[in-house]
Amino acid sequence: MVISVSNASYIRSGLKILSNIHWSVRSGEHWCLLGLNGSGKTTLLNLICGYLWPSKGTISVLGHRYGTVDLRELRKQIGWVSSSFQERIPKSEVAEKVVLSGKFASIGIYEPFTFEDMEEAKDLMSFLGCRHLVNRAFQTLSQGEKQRVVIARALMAKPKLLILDEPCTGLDIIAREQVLYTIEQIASQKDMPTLIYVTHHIEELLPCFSHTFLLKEGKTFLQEKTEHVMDSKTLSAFFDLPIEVEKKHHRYWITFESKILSP
Ligand SMILES: Nc1ncnc2c1ncn2[C@@H]1O[C@H](COP(=O)(O)OP(=O)(O)OP(=O)(O)O)[C@@H](O)[C@H]1O
Repeated sequence: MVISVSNASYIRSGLKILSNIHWSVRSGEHWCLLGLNGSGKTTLLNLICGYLWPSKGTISVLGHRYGTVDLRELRKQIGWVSSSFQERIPKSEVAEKVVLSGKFASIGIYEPFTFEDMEEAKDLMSFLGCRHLVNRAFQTLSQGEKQRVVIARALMAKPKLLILDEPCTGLDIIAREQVLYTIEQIASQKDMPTLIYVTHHIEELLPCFSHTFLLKEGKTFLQEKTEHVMDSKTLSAFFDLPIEVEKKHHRYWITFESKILSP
């Protein structure tokens, strides 16, 4: 079992941010975690990575139950790609070093590295379509280029679980499709990590996401195989909107009348 969340709740300031969450992610599955703003996605990820402790319930990741394991060691096997991480990368750090630093789970490189490590970083950059950026200062890259570099960085650590936290935020449609293509490529390779992809956007659900977790107001709305989640009735109930879902080019697209949302 990659993730096992059992009856987990998280309460702060008297507010139940997560309520009685059960979630099992098995090896070979890739999940999309979908929820509106404030539904509790980040809180759940923080519980899974051991940065927050549940008020109730238990969490096991990669077969280790939290409370009985050295979290710093376990976290080396979990990659978490998020926009807040990007902001911590020093302005002048070149892209290749950003990727290489993933091996040491550090920001900057303070340990000796080998020629093979550098070759591995470059190979990962080729795989993610960003090899041409090796010598560019990270802060001069476009948002789409940055995303591909930080995903390469996460893979450098050879994680068993990779969390992609809204990786397409702020990307134009072309950059978004390039990042999504990259993610589909990762999922199709052998020996790649289990993916948890977090988003607000249905159209980002790639064919590789075998399962979808709909989180609504801190509660499980539905956890199912993606093909069983993506229908008009289910998503209309989830978003509280009359939504139509259409499958095109192996992806799901939603439409609704915008006047329904007029204030
Ligand atoms: N420490 C805290 N104290 C009080 N409320 C909190 C705390 N942490 C989170 N919340 C609240 O819990 C709810 C869920 O927050 P969370 O950031 O997990 O949602 P999210 O689904 O990740 O949202 P978004 O998509 O906007 O990033 C929000 O209403 C937030 O204000």
